[in-house]
Amino acid sequence: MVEMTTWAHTLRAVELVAMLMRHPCPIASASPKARLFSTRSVILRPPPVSAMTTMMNTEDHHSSAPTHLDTIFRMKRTLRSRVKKELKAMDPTIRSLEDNAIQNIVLEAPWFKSRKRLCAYISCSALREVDTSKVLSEILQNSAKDGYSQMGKKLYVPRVEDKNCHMRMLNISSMDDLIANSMNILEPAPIDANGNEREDVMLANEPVDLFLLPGLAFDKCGRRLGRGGGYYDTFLARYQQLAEERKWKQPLLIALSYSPQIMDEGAIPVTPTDVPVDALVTPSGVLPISAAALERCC
Ligand SMILES: Nc1nc2c(c(=O)[nH]1)N(C=O)[C@@H](CNc1ccc(C(=O)N[C@@H](CCC(=O)O)C(=O)O)cc1)CN2
Ligand SMILES: Nc1ncnc2c1ncn2[C@@H]1O[C@H](COP(=O)(O)OP(=O)(O)OP(=O)(O)O)[C@@H](O)[C@H]1O
Repeated sequence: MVEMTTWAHTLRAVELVAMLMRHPCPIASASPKARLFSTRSVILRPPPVSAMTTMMNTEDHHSSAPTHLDTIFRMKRTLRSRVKKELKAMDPTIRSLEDNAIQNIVLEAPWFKSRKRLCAYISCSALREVDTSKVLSEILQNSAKDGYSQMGKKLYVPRVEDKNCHMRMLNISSMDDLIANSMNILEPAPIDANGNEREDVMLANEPVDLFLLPGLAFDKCGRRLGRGGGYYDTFLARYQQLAEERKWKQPLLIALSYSPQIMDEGAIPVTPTDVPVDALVTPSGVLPISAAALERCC
């Protein structure tokens, strides 16, 4: 209800949404450095979530924001079903070639080899996600081989806690640590085999350097379309805030994408809470997008 928010919030959010609608990809024609700047400044400074929620539900006739947001969510749903159909129709041989190409690119990349603390998703083939099994086993071998987790890599993977966009990233040391959840995605139990609480990345004393992200579609200016749960956007916003508070370097956000998932610049509709990615790994190579990626991925 509109009384619950202030006009300042409402106006700021309306302006943001209107700007996003007027300039579907504000960073499309800018230089790479300017691109990051505009992506971050437009997308990463959302109005308070309470204001956004209020706007989405409001019946206020003076504000056109709900219509805009509804339009964006409808556009997202349409794009999700289109991409899901394309992924289902993908030739399994090509998919498998792309899985290998993408994972080999990751495994050979200096930005992957040098990273010690990573968050990655456990791919689900039924959801037609880019396979991460080779990358994960490399990370886990690397951490086990050294005997000391401080010297090898450390891996955190998602665990959905509730349907309210709440996901944690918990440390695992073996694929045996995983069990299928109600969505049939493998995830860690909160307690390990020795009865100890798994380390939650939000409570760890050291920063994560790299996130390998899933998604349904990505565009060439770093916009990411997820499955609509808001889990990753919520988690990434919280993690970026934590990194800022602790004066840690922000982690690189890298999404893995099959060819049909790559869209032209500006093709993905976004709301102010969508967190852009720094780079894409595609079957034909890495596409660095942000200034951080251009610095660290090339
Ligand atoms: N491998 C993997 N793990 C992940 C995610 C992910 O996208 N991939 N998540 C990222 O958030 C979280 C789980 N969120 C999920 C959200 C939706 C669906 C899902 O199956 N969606 C169906 C549609 C369901 C519906 O519309 O009712 C689908 O996409 O077909 C799965 C996981 C955490 N773990
Ligand atoms: N930082 C956030 N805080 C609170 N709610 C959020 C945040 N980010 C996204 N949401 C909410 O989550 C819901 C789904 O958002 P959206 O459609 O952008 O998800 P998605 O990007 O497809 O999913 P995901 O982030 O899990 O990959 C929306 O209602 C959105 O407002």
